[in-house]
Amino acid sequence: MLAHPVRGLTGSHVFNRTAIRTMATARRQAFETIPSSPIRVMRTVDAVRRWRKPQYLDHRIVSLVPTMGALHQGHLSLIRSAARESHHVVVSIYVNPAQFGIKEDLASYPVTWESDCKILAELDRELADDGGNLGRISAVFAPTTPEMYPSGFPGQEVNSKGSFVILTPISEILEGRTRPTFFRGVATVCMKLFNIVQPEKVYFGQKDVQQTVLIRKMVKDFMLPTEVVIGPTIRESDGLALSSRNVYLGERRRKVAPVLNRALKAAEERYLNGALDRKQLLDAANSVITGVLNEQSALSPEKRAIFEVDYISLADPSSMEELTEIDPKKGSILSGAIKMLPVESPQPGEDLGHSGGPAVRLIDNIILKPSTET
Ligand SMILES: Nc1ncnc2c1ncn2[C@@H]1O[C@H](COP(=O)(O)OP(=O)(O)OP(=O)(O)O)[C@@H](O)[C@H]1O
Ligand SMILES: CC(C)(CO)[C@@H](O)C(=O)[O-]
Ligand code: BAL
Repeated sequence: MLAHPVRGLTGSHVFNRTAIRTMATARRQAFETIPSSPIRVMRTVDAVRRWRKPQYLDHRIVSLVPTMGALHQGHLSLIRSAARESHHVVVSIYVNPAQFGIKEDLASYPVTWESDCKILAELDRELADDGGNLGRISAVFAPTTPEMYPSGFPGQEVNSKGSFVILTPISEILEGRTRPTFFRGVATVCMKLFNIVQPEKVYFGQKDVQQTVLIRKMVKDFMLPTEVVIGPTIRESDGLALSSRNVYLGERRRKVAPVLNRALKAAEERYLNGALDRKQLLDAANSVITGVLNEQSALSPEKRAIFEVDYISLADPSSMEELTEIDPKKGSILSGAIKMLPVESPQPGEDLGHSGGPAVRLIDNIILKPSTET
């Protein structure tokens, strides 16, 4: 819905109240909104700046929830938290090409603008009805790539030249080892989003735990005036972490996908029973993985779903560097990544998932909290 401002009225001699009211209404409506909602859609840096300025003057708390769209309950839980604690929630929807490697799934990444808008409009009504919120969803920022990269898009290659925000060594380990441009892309786009929206608070999900450590570090090291809030991982009933990429899985691989969460939970159980040693904890996780892989391998090609393990990690909570033993005063981050391979021998009519079911990278983690006795 795009309402245009009324032009030419100022030339009229009959400048009565109705005309003034019409002009005021037109000015108020001179922006795009999500249908059946008051949520503004802002597509340019300039539009955000114009909207943002009066919020400073009114001492309103503005928060930002950065997303790549294809919204699910994980995103909605972050938006709900933001609305409880701020007067205005801005949700950004932007599939940032710079964080995708050249061989990654940028071309097939789910883009679901219409349903995202419906989901946001519905959530906004829920937020309005709930007296416990400070604010609602005020705006969606949905820029284009030329808007976000005003000097031209630098490219997705590892050796691309351009203006980047790079944090090392955090960007080089774990996810960064397999996705060498990923955290450069994330830090760069988040710095841009923070500079555009100037949020008092930013909300990120624990599902992408290394991303949360990176963002906290960026905010600290570049003295950004924003508070980083991390929301819990929202899961399906069988433990699979919600992720926009789950749509790629299809039925056969979806059944096997909770293996990563089960493996991490087995290691967590050992920690909760007092184990601190890396080998003891990771053995528990690896034995779940080996068990499921053996089960799947024993099935015929038209029934099985095979995956590869990228890493299972036990890392320091602030640097994400690997630990040999957990310091119970600090705790640890237990995380993992697996690659679900495309199914073998697809069956006629089989649900293979979005885009024909390409390989899907799944990540998950559990925070091993410091023990309170020490
Ligand atoms: N299951 C979840 N629970 C809580 N937060 C989540 C969950 N999934 C994603 N988020 C958070 O939502 C924000 C936007 O993430 P994004 O749009 O990439 O969705 P995603 O589901 O992580 O997609 P992808 O499949 O690409 O990883 C990030 O801060 C991310 O950590
Ligand atoms: C933070 C983010 C929106 C940056 O593009 C993305 O990495 C994501 O969705 O987690
Ligand atoms: N949620 C992380 C975004 C990505 O994998 O590109």
